[in-house]
Amino acid sequence: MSQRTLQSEEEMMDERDDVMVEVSDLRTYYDEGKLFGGNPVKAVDGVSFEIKRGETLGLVGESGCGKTTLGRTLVQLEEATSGEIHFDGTDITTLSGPELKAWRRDAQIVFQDPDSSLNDRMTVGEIVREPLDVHDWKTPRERQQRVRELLEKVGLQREHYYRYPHQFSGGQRQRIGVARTLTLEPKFIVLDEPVSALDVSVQAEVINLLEDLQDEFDLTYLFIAHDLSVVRHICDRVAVMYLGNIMEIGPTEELFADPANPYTHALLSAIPEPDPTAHRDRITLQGTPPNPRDPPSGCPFSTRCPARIRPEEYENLDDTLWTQLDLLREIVRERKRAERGMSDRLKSLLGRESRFGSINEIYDELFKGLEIPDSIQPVLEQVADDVRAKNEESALELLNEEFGSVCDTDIPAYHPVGDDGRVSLCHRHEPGHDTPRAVIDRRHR
Ligand SMILES: Nc1ncnc2c1ncn2[C@@H]1O[C@H](COP(=O)(O)OP(=O)(O)OP(=O)(O)O)[C@@H](O)[C@H]1O
Repeated sequence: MSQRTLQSEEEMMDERDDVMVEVSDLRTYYDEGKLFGGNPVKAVDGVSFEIKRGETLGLVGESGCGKTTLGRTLVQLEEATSGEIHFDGTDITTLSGPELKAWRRDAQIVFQDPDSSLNDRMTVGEIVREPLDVHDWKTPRERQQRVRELLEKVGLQREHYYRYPHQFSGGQRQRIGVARTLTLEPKFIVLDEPVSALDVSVQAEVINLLEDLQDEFDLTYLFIAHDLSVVRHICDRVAVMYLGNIMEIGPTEELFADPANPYTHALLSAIPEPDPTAHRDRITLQGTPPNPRDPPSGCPFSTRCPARIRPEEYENLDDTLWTQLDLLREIVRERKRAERGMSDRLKSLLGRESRFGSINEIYDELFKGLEIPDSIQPVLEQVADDVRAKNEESALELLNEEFGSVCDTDIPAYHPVGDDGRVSLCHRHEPGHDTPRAVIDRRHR
C-alpha cells in the first residue's frame, strides 16, 4: 500500500472520529391518524446528516416542518419510526431499559419556553438537582454542591437554590433550564428555540452563555431556531428543513452567502436586507406547505417551488400566468384532499371557503386580465368541467400531465454544491438544467 493511500486512510479515520452524531434515513411519524383510518403525520421523513464533535449545527425552516420532532427524536423523547441514530458508533434507537437510561446522561434538551418547562412548585435547587437524583449521583451533599456550582456557572447565585422559578425573569429562568441540562455533564444538547421566548435585550446574554458553556464543557449543539440572524451568528453549519426533509445542509457562511436550494433562497429572502441598495427581492411563496400526512410524491418543495422545472413547451410562458396555473393545481389538490377528509362545515369554519368556491369564481380570481394562450384554454375548460363534476382527481391528473415535470413525480437526489461538503436536494442540480439561482434571478428579479 502506498504512503499516500495510508495517509488518506488515516485522514479518513480522523474525520470519522470527528463525527459525534450520525443520522441515517431517519423517519418519525405520528401515528394517531391511523385511529381514523388516515395516514400518519410524516413529521420527519427520511433525513440523513452528521454532527461533528464540538460543533453547532443549526436547524431552520418554517413552523411545522419537523424541527422539534427531529430534535426530540435525537434525544429519544420521540421514538423513531425507522432509520438509525448513531452516537459515537452506538445506534441509540435500539437502546432500552438501563442502557437507554445510562445514555440519556449524554444527551439533553433545552426547551423554548422556560415558563412551561420549569415546575413552579419546586425550588430552583430541586429542579436543577432532579436529574442527579434520578441517576442516584453521588451523595445528597455532593449533589447540592454541584447544583450550587452550576447556578454560578450559568450566571445565577448559589443563594438562588431555595428560590422558586416565578421569582426570576424569563432570561434567568432559561438559565435555570440550562443549568438543569448540564447537571449530568452531557456531551450533546438540543437547543429548541432557546431564546425565542425571551426579550430581545436578554437574548444575546443567553446566546453568549451558551457559547461560553460550549467552550468550557466541549459541548456539541443542535440549535433549532426561527431567527436566521441568530443562526448565522452562532452556528458552524446549518440544515434547512422543509416538510420533514433536509433541503440543504452545509457551512453557515457559504449557505447564507450563496444559497443553492430554491427553498433556502426563499427562506433567506425573507430576512430584511441590511444594505438598502443591495438588490434582492423577496420571494413570495405561493400557497401553504402541503399536509405532512399527504406530502407530494416528487420533490417535497415542488408544490411551491419558485424554480420548479417546467415542461419544455412552457419554458417561456409568462411568469404570472405560470404562477397562477401552479396555484390552480394547488387549489385542486387541496380540494381533492379535503373531499376525502373534511366536512363542508369544517371547511367553512376554517375560513377556507375561497378554495371551495365555484370554479368560475376561482378562475376569475386567478386568471382575470391575463392572456391565456390557445394551447392552454382547452386544458382549463376540461379542468373546470371535472371540478364541477366533483372529479378533482381527474382534474389534477390532467393538470399534472400538462404542467407537471420531474419535480412533481420523482424524489430528487442530494447533490454536492460547492466544495465545502454542502449538499442540496433539487433536480435542478442535475446536468442539463439551469441552476436554481439562474432561474430565480430570471423569474423573480
Ligand atoms: N405529538 C404530535 N402528534 C401529532 N402530530 C404532531 C405532534 N407533534 C408535532 N406534530 C406535527 O408534526 C409536524 C412537525 O411538527 P414540529 O413541531 O416538529 O415542527 P416544527 O418545525 O418544530 O414547528 P415549530 O417551529 O412551530 O415548533 C407538524 O405537522 C405538527 O403538527
